[in-house]
Amino acid sequence: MPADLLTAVQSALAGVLDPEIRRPITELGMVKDVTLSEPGEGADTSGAAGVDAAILVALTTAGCPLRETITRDVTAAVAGVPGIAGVEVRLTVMTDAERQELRKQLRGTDAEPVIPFAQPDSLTRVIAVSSGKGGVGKSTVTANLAVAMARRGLRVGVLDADIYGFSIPLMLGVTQNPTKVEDMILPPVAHDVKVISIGMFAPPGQPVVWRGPMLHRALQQFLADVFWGDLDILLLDLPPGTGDIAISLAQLLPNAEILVVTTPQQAAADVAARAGSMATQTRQRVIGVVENMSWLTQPDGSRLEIFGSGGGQEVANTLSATLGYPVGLLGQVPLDVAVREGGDVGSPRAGLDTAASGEDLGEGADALVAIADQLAGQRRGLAGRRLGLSVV
Ligand SMILES: Nc1ncnc2c1ncn2[C@@H]1O[C@H](COP(=O)(O)OP(=O)(O)OP(=O)(O)O)[C@@H](O)[C@H]1O
Repeated sequence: MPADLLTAVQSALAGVLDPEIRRPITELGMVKDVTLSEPGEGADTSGAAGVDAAILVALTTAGCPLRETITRDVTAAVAGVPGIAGVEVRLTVMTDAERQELRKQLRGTDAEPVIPFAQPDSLTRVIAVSSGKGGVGKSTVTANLAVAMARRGLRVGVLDADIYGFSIPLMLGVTQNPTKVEDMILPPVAHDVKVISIGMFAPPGQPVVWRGPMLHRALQQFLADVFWGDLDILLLDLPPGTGDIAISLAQLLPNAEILVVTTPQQAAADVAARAGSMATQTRQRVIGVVENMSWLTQPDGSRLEIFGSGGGQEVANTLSATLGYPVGLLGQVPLDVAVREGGDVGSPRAGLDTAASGEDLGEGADALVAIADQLAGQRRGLAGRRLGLSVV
């Protein structure tokens, strides 16, 4: 068997990424065996002239939800190698020792997991999306910002910590549960965004009735035990208000920045400003305000301000005065049926490939993409970060 054909097959396999870990399956020790057989020697699955390849792949767990994706990707990669006629992929499962080795490789250490984003040298920007009250579109904003940033090429993760309404998996179209490798949780990926939700760990159809310490522990686990890999941005969808999760977050990630979502309505603006001003106590930085549901454009082009007007600017002004630094209104997102539909079908509108679909984003998603662009272009705040200064 020509050695260069084997090399070509191996380098094709090196181009296949594990869908969850996002690293080549060859690096992760998942390719257990590659056998090439002369035509007529092995099972010729194609009938074409050439060599057949049999690949043995070890999955991280027996119930790996992505076995079909891996099989398809391996088959496609190897079938593309010139000289290969048929591809057979066989699956096995990693041994305990192999899984431990993988965990060690990914964590880089045997030590107890720490929160990577809380380390002084972390390059990940953590943005917690907060609102005063429910239903103002906080999850919609989070999901759309995440996919818009991922489309810009950023490595993005979303942690859905909204215990009262964990809607992020639905909005991002995540149906599978996370895979576990030892005590490490591999987040599902959708629209190039890594997603973990408290809802993935709650009994189906039932509310999460955890108290403060349990919530704190859950948040800590999601931050430390989930293999997020290298992220540019981690977005957190917080429950509305100023509850236990917001306090835990401040303790676990003092360097997280806060993005406040409100509607234009006076009552919503008041509570949103209260939620944002909690940052004075937690010493986190508020990076801006998003006003959602600002208006509905009528068929004649006029704007119907269903929820009133001015709330977003008012929250920005109040927070600037309370916190003592400028907090800007980053954008106003109108009501838009396409935004609601995108969330309902698990495809946030801001992630739409307009070139491929030939459609416009629409004014709601346009506004969300513009906000994502601003955030992605912002320099990270220094609140809660150690500065490399020393007294001389
Ligand atoms: N700009 C918008 N245009 C149209 N529909 C929107 C818009 N923003 C949000 N919605 C819709 O409003 C509803 C509430 O939004 P969402 O679930 O994002 O709110 P939330 O603040 O996260 O609520 P909760 O805190 O209760 O989870 C959803 O059905 C969503 O699709």
